Amino acid sequence: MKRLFAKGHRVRNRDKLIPYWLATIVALPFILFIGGVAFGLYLKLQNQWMVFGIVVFALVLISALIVYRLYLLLLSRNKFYIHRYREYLLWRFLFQNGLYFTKKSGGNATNTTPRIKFPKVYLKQGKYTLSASFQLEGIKFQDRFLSIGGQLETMFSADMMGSVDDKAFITYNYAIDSIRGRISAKDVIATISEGVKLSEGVYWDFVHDPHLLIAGGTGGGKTVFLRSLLVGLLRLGRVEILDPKQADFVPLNELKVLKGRVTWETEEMGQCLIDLNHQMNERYQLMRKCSKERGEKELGAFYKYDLKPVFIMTDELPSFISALEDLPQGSLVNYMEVMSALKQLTLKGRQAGFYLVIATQNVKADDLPSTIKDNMMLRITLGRVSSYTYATLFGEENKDKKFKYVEKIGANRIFGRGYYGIFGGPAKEFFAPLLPNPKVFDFYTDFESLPRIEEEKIKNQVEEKRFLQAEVLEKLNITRSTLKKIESLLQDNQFPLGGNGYSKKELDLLKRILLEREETGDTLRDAVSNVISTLM
Ligand SMILES: Nc1ncnc2c1ncn2[C@@H]1O[C@H](COP(=O)(O)OP(=O)(O)OP(=O)(O)O)[C@@H](O)[C@H]1O
Repeated sequence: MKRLFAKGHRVRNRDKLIPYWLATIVALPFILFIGGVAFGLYLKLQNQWMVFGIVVFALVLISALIVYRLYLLLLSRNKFYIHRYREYLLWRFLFQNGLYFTKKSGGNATNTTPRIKFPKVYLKQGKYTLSASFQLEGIKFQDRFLSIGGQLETMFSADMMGSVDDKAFITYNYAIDSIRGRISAKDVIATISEGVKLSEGVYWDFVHDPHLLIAGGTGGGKTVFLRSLLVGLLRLGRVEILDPKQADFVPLNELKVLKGRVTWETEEMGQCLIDLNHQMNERYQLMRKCSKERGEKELGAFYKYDLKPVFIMTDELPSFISALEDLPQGSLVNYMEVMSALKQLTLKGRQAGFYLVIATQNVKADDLPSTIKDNMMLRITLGRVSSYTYATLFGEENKDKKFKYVEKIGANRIFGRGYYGIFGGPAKEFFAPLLPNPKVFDFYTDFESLPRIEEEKIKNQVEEKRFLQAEVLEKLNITRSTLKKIESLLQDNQFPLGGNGYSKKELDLLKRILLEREETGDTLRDAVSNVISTLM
């Protein structure tokens, strides 16, 4: 039985009657009521036709108004009515576009009206999805059916998710009623296995689709969305926030869970990215070491090693990048090294569990380097954005899609509406988690109670690389006897080197001593004591 209806409702010519019988269902109780009242009045008001007529007319008028309002309400709210009305829409679409066959009625010579017969077209409707299947098999409408998907998308106000061509039929799949799947910001949860829940059935599966790019016009709801993400992210991993606007996120630095993890000065933000890149590389070292110890061939992802994900959230990234370009010479960080760290995090972050969440206003041509843009797998727009932004975020795949800005639904202003799509996939309508009533929930209070997720102490766990003596001699371009002399001078100054090779720190110390000697022209002994004195 299930197989029989696998494709859903078949469109037939009798579907033209759907609006009539839907309206009749609504009107029926009123018709019966008016009939009953009229009959009662008729018995009571014998021969007073005038009064009888006025009362019945008034009743009919009021009932008609109620029926009409009720009918519209059911069409927008009731599942049965909505589904049947869509079936009618599909019938009307096929009919008005001449996508049907006509057959002469046989027998009666006086009846010349041709009979209408529709090709095999089916409509299947689920809670959040809808699919329409069209017969191909060489029928005369085949070519039109192969390109009908976009028109149906507009007709159903749905988002096309793709089509399946199984030779006999082409089936277009759509996402519908995304607003019904909207969740409250307080219900945003994040897990490694599913990702961050953004709406019913919509997840940011960061392990498989790393990095999130959000674009939104002013007042589009970016800040509210970023804070909603924090509800889930702060419970799952470590979050670092860069706030170049120095506005919405700065106060969060006071919270235990984010203390020292919110930066807003350009140099600090740059240093934060450089440090994070460093931490990511250290994490890779740790993972490699553990994997080797376990005798595994595949490195696998961070969660195999009980490591927590790290989310790097940046509001208004382009404004941070342009501030970096303007940094004066001699600043703590420079543009090149910060951008290189950012690119590394984007390219290598997935496996180590470092994920970027980048928010920006409209995307402009040279706003974001393409290495970064092309590796942000989930893209979301919120509110009103330019057509260039849609094209950049959702690409060729969605070039025929009619993106629209919706300001109101009914009488209600809509906030946080936009589109989401995995890079290279179809874009779908999206409703960001709804801001809860501040009397019931506020972000700051929620975050206040959260425990802090500490950085793993990688430094102690990873075996530090040690350089062999030959490597040191080559790197510093000195003789063995000079090296021995420096070592013994260091020993005299209570600064013995570790033995068993040389650490990176020790190598740097040796470099500084040689540099000091070169710059001051002092003896090696003086150079050693000068450098040591700066370390005390
Ligand atoms: N998801 C939402 N649910 C309910 N209201 C929202 C939502 N998103 C935004 N709003 C409303 O819209 C207002 C503006 O949102 P928000 O501050 O997030 O915009 P924005 O994109 O960050 O703007 P800007 O770029 O100018 O800072 C909020 O104060 C809130 O009233």
